[in-house]
Parts: sequence; structure tokens; C-alpha cells
Amino acid sequence: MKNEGATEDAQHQIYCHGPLLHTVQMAHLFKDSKTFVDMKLKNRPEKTMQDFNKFMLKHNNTPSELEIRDFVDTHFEERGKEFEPWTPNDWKENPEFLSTINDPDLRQWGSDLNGIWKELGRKMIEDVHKHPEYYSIIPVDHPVIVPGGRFIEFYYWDSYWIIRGLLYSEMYETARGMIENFLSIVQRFGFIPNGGRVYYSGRSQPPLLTAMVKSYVDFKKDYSFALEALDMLEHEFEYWMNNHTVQAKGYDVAIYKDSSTGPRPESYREDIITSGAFSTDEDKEHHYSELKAGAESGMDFSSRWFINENGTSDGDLTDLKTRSIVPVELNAILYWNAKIIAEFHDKAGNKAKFAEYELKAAKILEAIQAVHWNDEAGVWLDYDMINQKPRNYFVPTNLAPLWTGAFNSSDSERISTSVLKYIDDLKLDSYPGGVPNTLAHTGEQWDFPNVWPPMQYLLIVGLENLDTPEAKKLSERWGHRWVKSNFEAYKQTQAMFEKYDALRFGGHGGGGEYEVQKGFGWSNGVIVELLTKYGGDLSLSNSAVSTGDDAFSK
Ligand SMILES: OC[C@H]1O[C@H](O[C@H]2O[C@H](CO)[C@@H](O)[C@H](O)[C@H]2O)[C@H](O)[C@@H](O)[C@@H]1O
Repeated sequence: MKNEGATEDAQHQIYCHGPLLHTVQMAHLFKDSKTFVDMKLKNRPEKTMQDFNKFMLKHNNTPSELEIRDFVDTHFEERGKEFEPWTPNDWKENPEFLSTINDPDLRQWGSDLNGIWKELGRKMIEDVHKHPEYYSIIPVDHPVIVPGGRFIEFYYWDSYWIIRGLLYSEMYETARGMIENFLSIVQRFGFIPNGGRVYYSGRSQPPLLTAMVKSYVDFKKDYSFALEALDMLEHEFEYWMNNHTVQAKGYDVAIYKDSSTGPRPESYREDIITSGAFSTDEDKEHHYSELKAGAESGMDFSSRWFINENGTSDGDLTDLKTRSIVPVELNAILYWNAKIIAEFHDKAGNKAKFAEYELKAAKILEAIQAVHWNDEAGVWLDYDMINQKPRNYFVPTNLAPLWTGAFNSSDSERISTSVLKYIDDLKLDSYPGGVPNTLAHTGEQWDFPNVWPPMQYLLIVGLENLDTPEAKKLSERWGHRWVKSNFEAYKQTQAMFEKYDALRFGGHGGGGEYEVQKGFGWSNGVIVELLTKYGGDLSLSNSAVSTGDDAFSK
């Protein structure tokens, strides 16, 4: 019988940490560091490690780049070997949402986006299930829709917007399969890794599985699925509450963090380079943890996570202090999870469990009010635990409680007035390409001028949830502008991008450590939903683009 522990250990020594990973990644054989950790092994992991040890001995521990390339060629297959061609069974040429779109060009675009689901589908070959140790991919039973480009596996938070898009496209079986994969992953790992690779298994991403189940259940009116999922949803919720909470201002609040050691395997060289600013191994290790916590937030990377010596957000990656910042949206999402779990228990008639989760939600809401709400700014703010003060910097997530319902609806009028004033003061409505993620120009991809689809969605839905005429009007304006700007980019390039440019109507984003990616899962999901929402009255002929002059009613 094979020693499974030793096999897993060897697999992790190749894909997650150790001298083989270090040697190959530092040789810079591939333009994108992620390429190597996605490659399949030609031999069992133990044999690969034995060969590597002999190889290092033979070359006196200093092999040349050519020799390392030769080692990789003889021991690894090119990336992508884990998948087989797949067309989703439930793909429909003409889902209902298309017929609700009046403008013919927008309708054609909606149809193109519906077609892209087929290109983004990935099904694993049987061998992955039989011999998972040869791969870095995490085996799952059902096919998935991936973000696209370099991202050829599932990503946790991306899947929320992808699944909603699939539901609007009536691809119920694919959407449900993706959720079932996640439920089985919670069973196996206790939580959901950042993405579908073993090298992502020290961290997660914003916990949106419960909201995915809620979306599915609302679309299909199928509460039985919610009840089947309940155990695992509770399990994931408890994972976050038990492993990711700290005390701030006397309240239990959640933060992003990571449980592994060393650089990110998929960006190994990049992390070694930035860690050069630190002299001790301990400081380097802290830096890696901050980077991985940033990746867990999904906003990798952003000045949002910088705290410099003066307690401000000016700086660079060496100032990352992700683990010392209490993020608004994470707590707002956990509140949402508790409320949804309570609702599912209520449906199931579990009175005690319903009350238990209502209480958990109420406690989180209290913490959000006390730690994040800021009267002076008029919105919620992240909290700096080092300097024990709020971080008054713009991020769309400052409005996250509106999206997840983590506010008292009886306060809507008051919140609406202050949030709209905040938006006005910061001139957030003045950007032709959408609301930027921050107002800081750092060159990092989650900073100015990049605009991210999930964050536009958060703002549009959040303002709408405020349910005041002014907030709803702005929500619709931003929704229309987002659709038109994405359409313009698509018209010019025939592509959907992972991020866009606030400064250019129809411009795509850039910056950060990898090239801007096309595809793109969450971008398509958001537009399919917005086309369904606005398609009846949205017209391209009236395509004047606001630069803020006709901003929401003042
Ligand atoms: O390889 C660098 C990083 O890439 C991922 O992050 C970015 O893409 C993800 C997929 O679209 C998205 O979920 C994330 O918000 C983006 O910043 C990956 O998630 C990171 O862990 C990885 O280090």
C-alpha cells in the first residue's frame, strides 16, 4: 500500500514550498510564475523529489538555468493537462434574458457573453481523480466555469458573480455543480481555498458560498437544496468565526490571514524580490504572511492594506499590514452568512438554530456599527488595529454593508444622505469608466485607476438596497454607465476584461504583477445580470457618458 502521507508531503514539496520550487521559480523559466506550479508531474511526487535531490548533488547545488530547464522538461508536462474539452449540457442558445433586451447591439452582445460560458468551462479528466498526486489541481466532481486567461481553475469569490450570471443564463445544472463542488471542499478542507490548486490551500477568499446557495435557491425556489447544504454552510461560517477573528474596540471582528509559510508559490519570485527589503528571516516571513492575507482578501494588492510608520496608507508592498486591518466587507459578508443560515433554519423549522444564528448576526451587526461606522465620514471604514483608528480612505467596500444588508433599514434615509454626500465630496461620480477601487496611484492592480466588476456590482446593488429615490437614481446611472462602458471596450477589442479603467470610457485596466486577463468570469456574470435588469430601457443611441456634470440630483 502506498504511503499517502509521504506522497502528499512530496506533492506539497513540489507545488507549495521547498528547494525544488525555489530552484525552479528563481530560475525565472517562465514569464508568469504561475505557469510552473500548474504543470503536471510525469512521475510520482516521491520519485520526482528523489530525482531532484540527485540532480542538485550532481550540479553541486548550483545548476545553470539551462540545466534547470532540462530538469523541468523531463519531469513536468505543460500546463492544462488536467482538463478535457467540455460543452455544458445545460447551455442554451437563447436564454430568456436575451429577449428582454431592446437594443439590438446590446442583445447581440448578451448573446456573445452567453456563448463565452462555453469557452470558460473546464472539466477534469478521470486521471485527476485516480492520481491526484500528479497534479496541483484540487479534484472536484463537477465541471466549473473559470475566470479565464491565466486563471484556469475555480476562484472562490469570482464564482459568486459567475454563478449569478449562469443562473440568469439558465445554466442551473452547471451553477449547482459548482456549488456542490464547494460544499464537498468544505467537507474535505474545512474551508474553501482561494482557488482550485493545492498551493492556494493556506488561505481562502471572501466567504460567499452561503450567498451562492441563497442565489440558487431564490432562482430555483428550491429550499430542499438549502437544507442539504446547511451543515456545510454552518461549518464554513464557524471556520471563519473561530480562525479569523480578533478583538477590536472590545468586539470580535474578522480579518484576512493565511496559515502557510513562505512566499506565494504562484508568485514565488515576486515575493522573494519584495522580501529583499527585510533583513531577518522572521521579518521576511511576516511579509509573506501579509502578502498572502492580501491575496485572501481578493484585493491583491492595494494601498488599502498599507500602513506606514506614520500610520497612513502611503507606501508600497513592504508596508503591507493586511492582518492588522479590520475589513468592512468581510464582517458585512459574515453578517449576511449568519442571516441566510438563520433564514434556512427558519424554513426547516429549526427554531433553536434560527434563534442562534439571528443572535450571531445581531452580534456581528453591533460590531460593524461600533468598529466600522464613522459619523464624520458618513460611511463605514476599515479599522487600523496598530494605530487603533479608522482608515479614512475610499474603497468601494466602505459601502459593503449596503450590499449585504448589514444596516438597519429604519436608518435608510439618514444613511442615504450621508453616503451620497460622501460620494459627492470624493467626486466618485466623475469617472467616465466607473468608480475606481481606491484614489491612490500606486501601480498596484487594486488601486487607481482600476475599476473592478465585483466592486461596481457592490456599489450598484448597495445603493439600490438603500431604497431612497436619490440612491436608486445613482445606482441606475452607475449601472447603465457600467454596461455601456463594458460594451464600448468589447466593441473595440471583442473581449471582456478582468478589470477596467476609471479614466477611459471603454478602457481596460492594467498594473500589478501580471498582464490584464481576458475572459472574464465575473465581468461577464455582472453584465449578464445588469443586462437582464436594465435591458428593457437601456439604449446605446442615448450613449452620452456622464463625466459627473449631470450627477445624481442635488
Ligand atoms: O497570481 C496572483 C494572484 O492572482 C489571483 O488574484 C487575482 O485574480 C483572481 C481571479 O480572478 C481574483 O479572485 C483576485 O481578486 C485577483 O486579485 C489569486 O487569487 C491570488 O491568490 C494570486 O496571488
